[in-house]
Amino acid sequence: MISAFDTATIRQAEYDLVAHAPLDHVMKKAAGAVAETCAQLIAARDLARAGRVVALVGGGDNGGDALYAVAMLARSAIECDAVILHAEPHPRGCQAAEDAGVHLVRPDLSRSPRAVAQAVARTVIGCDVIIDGLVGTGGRGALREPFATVVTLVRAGLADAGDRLGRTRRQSPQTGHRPGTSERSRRPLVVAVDTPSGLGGEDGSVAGVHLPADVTVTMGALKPQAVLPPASYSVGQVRLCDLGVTISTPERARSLGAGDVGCAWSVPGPSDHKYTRGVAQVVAGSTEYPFTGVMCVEAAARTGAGMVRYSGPAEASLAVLSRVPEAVGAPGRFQACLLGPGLSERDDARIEQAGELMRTAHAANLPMVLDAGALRAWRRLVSQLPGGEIGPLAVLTPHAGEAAMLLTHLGAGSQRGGISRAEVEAEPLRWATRLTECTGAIVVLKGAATLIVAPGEIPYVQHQAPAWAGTAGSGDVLAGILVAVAAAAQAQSEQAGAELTQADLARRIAAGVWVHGTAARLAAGLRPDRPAAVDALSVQAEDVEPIGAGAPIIATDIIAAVPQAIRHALAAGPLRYAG
Ligand SMILES: NC(=O)C1=CN([C@@H]2O[C@H](COP(=O)(O)OP(=O)(O)OC[C@H]3O[C@@H](n4cnc5c(N)ncnc54)[C@H](O)[C@@H]3O)[C@@H](O)[C@H]2O)[C@@H](O)CC1
Ligand SMILES: Nc1ncnc2c1ncn2[C@@H]1O[C@H](COP(=O)(O)OP(=O)(O)O)[C@@H](O)[C@H]1O
Ligand SMILES: [K+]
Repeated sequence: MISAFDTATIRQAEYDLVAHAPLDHVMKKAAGAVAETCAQLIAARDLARAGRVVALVGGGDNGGDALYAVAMLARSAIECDAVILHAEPHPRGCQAAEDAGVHLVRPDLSRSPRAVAQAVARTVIGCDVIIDGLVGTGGRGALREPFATVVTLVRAGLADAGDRLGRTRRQSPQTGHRPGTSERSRRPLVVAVDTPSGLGGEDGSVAGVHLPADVTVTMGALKPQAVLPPASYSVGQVRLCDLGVTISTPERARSLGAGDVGCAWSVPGPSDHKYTRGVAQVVAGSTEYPFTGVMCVEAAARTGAGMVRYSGPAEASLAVLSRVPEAVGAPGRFQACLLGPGLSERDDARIEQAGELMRTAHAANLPMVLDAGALRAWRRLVSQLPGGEIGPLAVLTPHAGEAAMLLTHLGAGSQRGGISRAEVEAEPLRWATRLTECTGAIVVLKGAATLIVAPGEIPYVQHQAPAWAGTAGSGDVLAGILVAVAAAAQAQSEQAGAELTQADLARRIAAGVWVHGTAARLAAGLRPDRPAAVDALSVQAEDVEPIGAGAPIIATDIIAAVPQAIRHALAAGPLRYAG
């Protein structure tokens, strides 16, 4: 499990640590992790020269970390510049850098932000690594000048460098020259100290310009922006420098890893059979989208449901049964249901069928997954339930657009009207939490990073899926996986004679989201693990996954890889005991 904590909590813990340590001892440890990362990244470039690093230095301890880091790198014969962008940089860090032979660049800070930024841009040209030590956990609000302009110009330069390299490669196929690793990575890499400068929102929101990193070396513990979207989309690979701080307050967010999923997963034993493993009932497809059910049913079956029952349009039943002959068309007992994929509001017969199953599930307190069409038909479906309450074992799986629609419908926005998709994308945790509060349900807000939020629980955030997973039908596959997970959870509770709790269901749903993302990784040709954070001192440069790694996939590829993803989780999980 990876945990992220509020910045203020981490700062307090670090403060206590620093107060009992020799002067700058903790800072040097942090700087050591930054320097180690830079040295690794340069070594991986396979250069004929020693490599060059430029540190962007602000006025606080974040800049101090960067200065000590370049001092260490310069002592190992790497060429280093430090651009001092504050009138009062960390004095001992500056001295250490100067003593080690770092070239200190001091732009005239009384000049315009653009002039300062151009001085920075000139220094950065041709370097291998940029260390971002402008602002860390002491940052407040959006970046001020000249940092904002510096960051804007550096970003533009990095994007241009990437483009130029791409053009060079495209224009010279006749030479037969294949670019090696060093040429591919000619763009300078950005290593953020503690956090990319400009990212500081405790809920993952982003205010203003910031400098996205290839690697973030974070100190003590993960800050919210390391895991919460959209900020987490700019941190690159997160390396944690363990300073030895202990934090006892609850986390701001959690991410399950393979081992946690292995623990949460229901595995059949000798006394199990199809009914004790969980029967999933799927209502999917309509006259408009007849074949959606195929993907949901197959995904549920491959996830390990003991049985999958299917109801949908007559023309789809044949398609479902020819793809998954194991599916059962007859109605009967079930432990969890999935309502909504491919469901059209115009298909009254199907909505009626979904409503009936919803009432059955609700009366028996069974989990139900509501996706797509069931979210659009919220009013019609939920108004039929006693008290108009969906219940704690409901799992809503909207993408940002559907979440916006539902929030608007529930009147959760401000007085000026509805919520837009863009607003949800800008503050996904805020709006997923709001949706959970309005409905009492578990909300799975889908995106590159998917949030799993239940009322009063610490949110889960799972960011396994590569962007290739954003393909038509991928959400149907997820819905199928989740109904199988929910059915297994319910079946297991029934066996134990206990009630399935919302917290337990939320954790298992997060495990299902992990499986979906990991299956997408495997389908795209990536290795299964994309850990939310790694140990700064034990990871290798090759472990940095470049943006765009992998290959296109279709939703059915994800289904095919589900068993392999589960196998990976179980192998990382506990050795189970038969007693
Ligand atoms: N406090 C500690 O015990 C430790 C701190 N460490 C490092 O120190 C950092 C925190 O240091 P500080 O508390 O000095 O804070 P920072 O260095 O993060 O930020 C403070 C500086 O940034 C400026 N600033 C704040 N908001 C700004 C904005 N929006 N635009 C432009 N400038 C802005 C301030 O005027 C000040 O100069 C951590 O992120 C980490 O890198 C590490 O060395 C580990 C130990
Ligand atoms: N950029 C992305 N990176 C990773 N996963 C993504 C990305 N975009 C979408 N996804 C995932 O793909 C799935 C898409 O679901 P959805 O939008 O319901 O699509 P559909 O209705 O076509 O099935 C979700 O699980 C979502 O988390
Ligand atoms: K920084």
